Amino acid sequence: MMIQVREWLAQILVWMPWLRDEQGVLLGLGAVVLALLSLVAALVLRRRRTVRRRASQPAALERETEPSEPAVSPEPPAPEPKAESAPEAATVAPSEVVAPVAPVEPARPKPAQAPVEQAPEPAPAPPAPPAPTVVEVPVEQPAPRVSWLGRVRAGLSKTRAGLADGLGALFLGGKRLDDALLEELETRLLMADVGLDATRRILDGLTERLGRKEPVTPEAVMAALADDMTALLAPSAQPLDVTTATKPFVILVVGINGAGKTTTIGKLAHRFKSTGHSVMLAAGDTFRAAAVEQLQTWGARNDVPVVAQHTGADSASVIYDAVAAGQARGVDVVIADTAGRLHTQSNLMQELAKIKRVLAKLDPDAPHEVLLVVDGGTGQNALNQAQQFHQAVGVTGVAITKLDGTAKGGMLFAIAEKLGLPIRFIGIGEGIEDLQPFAAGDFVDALLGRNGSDGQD
Ligand SMILES: Nc1nc2c(ncn2[C@@H]2O[C@H](COP(=O)(O)OP(=O)(O)OP(=O)(O)O)[C@@H](O)[C@H]2O)c(=O)[nH]1
Repeated sequence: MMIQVREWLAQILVWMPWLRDEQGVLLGLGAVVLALLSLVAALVLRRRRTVRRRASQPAALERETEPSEPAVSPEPPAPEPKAESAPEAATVAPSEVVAPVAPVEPARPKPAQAPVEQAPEPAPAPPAPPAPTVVEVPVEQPAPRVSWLGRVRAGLSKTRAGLADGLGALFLGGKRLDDALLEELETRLLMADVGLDATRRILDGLTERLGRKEPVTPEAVMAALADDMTALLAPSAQPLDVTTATKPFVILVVGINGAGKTTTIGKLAHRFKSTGHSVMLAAGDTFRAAAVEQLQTWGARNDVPVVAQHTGADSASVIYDAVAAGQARGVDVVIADTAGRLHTQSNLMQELAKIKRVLAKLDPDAPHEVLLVVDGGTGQNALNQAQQFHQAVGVTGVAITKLDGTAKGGMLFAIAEKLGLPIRFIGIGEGIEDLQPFAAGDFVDALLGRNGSDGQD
């Protein structure tokens, strides 16, 4: 160690030879002291300048210091709301579809509980969609009932268009029920095939109620018209009651070709089944080749048995077999189809009389209903048919079909006025549910477009 120190000193003396005498040493020390003093002075001056600058610019300094703080604390309040709303959503989502709304509001009240870990909770939002609208099935339920009335109204729209559209406007401005207005009304009623006699009855009733001297309002005219029309139809609105002491209740369905017999039977089967009755069908139209298949199709649609034989078989025999089978099985209602025929074909009308005779052997009261099906589009002709069929086989009820496709729906008034036969059903379409028990008030309201009867609910 000593040797090393000696070597360093020797080395220094080699680099600085002037240190070998006393004067040189003093000079060297003086230089070192001078250098140190200058260094100290420089530091003091620098310090003073710094202090002066700070004193003159405090605001700037503050601004300079601020930004450093946020960088340290990563602002916890921001994540808080998310952390809170997330758990809420998680509880709502499983039960309700409405989840998207819930998370937003509760975010405010409680602040600091949940830490940032909760943030990755976007997961609860997706579970909401799966449950969605399936629950809305029940909403469909009321719709058919409501739209059924709408369909009746819509079905009568063609007749209503000619009969009642714009009728109220004729009486605007306090007019009296004068000849011109009565004539206009008469024309409309006749065009709708209400028939001459029924039209007279309706107009007589109207003038009697309202008088011809006092001004009338459209509302009063429509109300009086509705009352008279309903009064004319009401006696014919007799619903078919299929309860009997001995089962089955037998319905013999008759009418001209293409009136809608087979279709009406299909709709009736549906209606009776849906009211809890057991039903059996008899394919008594053995004349038309496709008639048996057509009835079997309706039987399959309604899931009811159909008794049938080959084309050309004896109609009375088929219907007899069906009623016998119905008795054996305790069926509630047997509905028998028959071939279409014109009321002028007396031999075919005799066939219907034979069917009645044969059935009486099984049940003296059978058939319990001879239901005449008439095509509403045939207007006043339907009246002739009804009269002829009634004379030949004793019709006990009428079903009027295809009212949806005609402007001659007024023929019901003629049938009611002339025959006084019960009108059991009206058909307003080809669908299985497009058959409605006849109700006088509803029918008239639908015809006149009253009580919202404009085809829309
Ligand atoms: N638009 C409409 N069509 C109907 C209605 N009822 C029946 N029809 C149609 O009228 C046509 C004839 O109906 P069918 O039931 O075959 O008549 P049918 O009296 O049995 O005929 P035949 O066996 O030939 O005597 C078919 O196209 C039915 O879909 C109804 O209320 N409205």
